[in-house]
Amino acid sequence: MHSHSAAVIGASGYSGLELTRLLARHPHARLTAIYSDRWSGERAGARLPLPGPAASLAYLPLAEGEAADADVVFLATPAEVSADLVPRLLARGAKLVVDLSGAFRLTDPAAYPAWYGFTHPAPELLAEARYGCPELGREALAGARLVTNPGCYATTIALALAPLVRSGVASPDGIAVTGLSGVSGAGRKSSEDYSFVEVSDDLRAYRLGRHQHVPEIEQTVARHAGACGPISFSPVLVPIRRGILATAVLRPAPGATQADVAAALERAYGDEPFVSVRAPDKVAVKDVVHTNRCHVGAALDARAGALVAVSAIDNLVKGAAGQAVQSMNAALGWPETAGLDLLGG
Ligand SMILES: NC(=O)C1=CN([C@@H]2O[C@H](COP(=O)(O)OP(=O)(O)OC[C@H]3O[C@@H](n4cnc5c(N)ncnc54)[C@H](OP(=O)(O)O)[C@@H]3O)[C@@H](O)[C@H]2O)C=CC1
Ligand SMILES: CC(=O)N[C@@H](CCC(=O)OP(=O)(O)O)C(=O)O
Repeated sequence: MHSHSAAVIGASGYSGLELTRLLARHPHARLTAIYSDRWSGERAGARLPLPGPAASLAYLPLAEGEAADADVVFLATPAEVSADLVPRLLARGAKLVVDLSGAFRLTDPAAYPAWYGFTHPAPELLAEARYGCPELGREALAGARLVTNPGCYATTIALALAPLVRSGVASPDGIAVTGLSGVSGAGRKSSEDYSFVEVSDDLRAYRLGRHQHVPEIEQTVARHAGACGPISFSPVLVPIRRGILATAVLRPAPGATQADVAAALERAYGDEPFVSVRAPDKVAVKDVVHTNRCHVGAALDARAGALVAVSAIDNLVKGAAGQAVQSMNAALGWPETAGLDLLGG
């Protein structure tokens, strides 16, 4: 297993910081370049506690070379920026590009104006991009040149829904989901709406029915389970720093039992290093935060004729940087846990 050089673009963002932390300690990847305009010239060690060689790396302005000579390039940048950079990095011969934004997640280019607000500049790459959720399709990742890392809500929700629909214990139609997210999910936004005074001691729903992860969740569940009807999704901002907890309400199949539900989840995740099945009232953000883990559980509510699934992740680890490293490992043939097993959980 020889070592590959790795670069992070968008290294000053919340996901970029997590990537820097993880790659600096990765056993097979060597972090060789970190890009940030706002921290240009500063040493990484002055921002983060890092081991020797990574601590002395200086942040580079994005204009300087765009990580052209790194084997693996991670993009933790806004979607429009990634959509523009990815084709250039691939054309320059990067061995693997892992994009953490939504720029390459949807296979249909026509969906971009409606859900992301821009016309896709590289629609030909959407078919090539491999969706980086190993638990829902690691085969597709081996040898990938472009990995599109899933959204944080999409990871949390698709990991709960996919095995329940695929096994037939729940219908692919009539699914409704509420997702509660910590504020780091919004990135380093300077907008007043995310200031301490605005978010603390408050709970608020946003982008009801028009969140950009809706088509991604539908596409992922349909790809894995064979079908998925329109999902109603209600995101809610909660005043914690990191973590997502989602509750999904599904229609159970006639005659489905709690044992069938438990068996569907166990079959899907019994051998997974990062996904664990729990009783739904034992799924909690505090057990997954700062880890690459997802905890998932589901219970039949026979009185209401509903199947309720609960799942939780850390939005910056399994929802972003950790999953990106896991997918790099899968793409390059390294053990999926490499560089992630130092995290607790
Ligand atoms: N936060 C989360 O929980 C998750 C985020 N994502 C996605 O990952 C990507 C990074 O997210 P996050 O870490 O939250 O982002 P942040 O807002 O915290 O940081 C954005 C980063 O992108 C860089 N950047 C480069 N070009 C631009 C530009 N034109 N405008 C703004 N920033 C630019 C910034 O660097 P600098 O200004 O220093 O050059 C900064 O490092 C996004 O696409 C996001 O949607 C995905 C899953 C979860
Ligand atoms: C709390 C909060 O604002 N969360 C973000 C999380 C999604 C995200 O990071 O967006 P991408 O699809 O670009 O990855 C949001 O709802 O947009």
